Amino acid sequence: MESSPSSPPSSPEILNLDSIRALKILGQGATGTVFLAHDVVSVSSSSFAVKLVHKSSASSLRRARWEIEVLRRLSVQTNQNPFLPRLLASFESPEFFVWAVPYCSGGDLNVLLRRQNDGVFSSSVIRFYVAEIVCALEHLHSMGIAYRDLKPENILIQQSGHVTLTDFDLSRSLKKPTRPEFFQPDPELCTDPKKSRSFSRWVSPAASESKKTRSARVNPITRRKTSFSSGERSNSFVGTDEYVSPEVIRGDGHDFAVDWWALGVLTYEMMYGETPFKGKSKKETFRNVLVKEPEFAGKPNDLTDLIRRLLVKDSSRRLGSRRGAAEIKEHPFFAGVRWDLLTEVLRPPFIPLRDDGELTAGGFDIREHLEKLRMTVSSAPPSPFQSPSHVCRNSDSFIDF
Ligand SMILES: Nc1ncnc2c1ncn2[C@@H]1O[C@H](COP(=O)(O)OP(=O)(O)OP(=O)(O)O)[C@@H](O)[C@H]1O
Repeated sequence: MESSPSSPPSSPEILNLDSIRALKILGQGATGTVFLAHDVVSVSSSSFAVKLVHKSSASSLRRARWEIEVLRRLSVQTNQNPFLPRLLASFESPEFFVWAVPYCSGGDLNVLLRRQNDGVFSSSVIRFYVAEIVCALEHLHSMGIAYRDLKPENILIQQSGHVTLTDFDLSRSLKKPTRPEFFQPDPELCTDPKKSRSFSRWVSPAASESKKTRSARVNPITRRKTSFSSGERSNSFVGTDEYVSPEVIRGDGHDFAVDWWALGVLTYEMMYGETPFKGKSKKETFRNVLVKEPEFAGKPNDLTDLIRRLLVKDSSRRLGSRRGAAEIKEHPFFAGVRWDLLTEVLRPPFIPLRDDGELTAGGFDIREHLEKLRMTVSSAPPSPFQSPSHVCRNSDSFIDF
């Protein structure tokens, strides 16, 4: 079930827990546990990843439902993308959401980065990964979804060496960009002075008004704020401290440009091995995000220029804020990249050595694991989030998340 551009499309099925055995735990996030699993009935099937989320709180219920919904949309044959996962199957019990996605045997980009000698990637490796991530974000944005949790831990490496974004529970549906300037060439990257002059006409003052989001490096946090009138900007506060954008911290609303900010932080981290605004405390990190300019060691070059343009604090002036991914693709750092042939032409810099997906012997019963979890939860003191009425209220407001 390895995700690859050539994988045959399949519509999501009901996950049959009776025929599944979990081989190991792949990861544990704030809301769920991810297992490597295989189907013991289907001899032809290889391994896949199964995510299990307990419906212990209204927020985990809402987020799991939304993640499954995003995966479902990404599974529609005409909507599949080589750098985004698809839903293989799902199952819902009164206590759990369980769903299966293709297994990525190469681990995540954070682990890969830390494994490098200097903890950094070369420019060509950065170009490879950033190009694929830009395509994934472009696809999500074209579906009207802001990802809002870009960080190395959420970028998985497929067996083929290509990337897959994971973890969509903090993503949000926003209105698709409709501003005319989204379809114009970027005058700042253009040498024609006439075109550069005409640029000022396209920047609407309204575009500089922001609203907001955030997260913690390992445990993303969400804080729902007051309502927002249109889907074009979101007021929720989600993300990861070091990756959170200034407009999210300010709480004055955010749009798709939060993902381009996070791309700037990610690219910086791949280049220098650390994020640009990290402080000794959350408060200091946020202050740095708001006021500090990123520091670039060494001579300026196309890569530092790309990062600098992505890390513009005013979201309306940030690269990608006017014409989306097209602006980023046109940057000189990507000169010569064949965007339409990424999976065919560019050779991945790292190919996972061994495909754990081939290991299909043994394993443990996922139902037994669920039962153990259920017992643990039911023996725990009652949670204030577990009342049915609370769950109901929050599911009603799910669309507003
Ligand atoms: N398809 C997959 N293939 C391999 N490993 C995976 C896959 N999906 C998730 N993982 C592993 O499980 C970890 C947790 O997954 P995920 O981020 O989806 O869970 P989460 O509970 O939503 O996490 P978070 O706290 O970041 O929201 C990932 O960091 C990764 O290591």
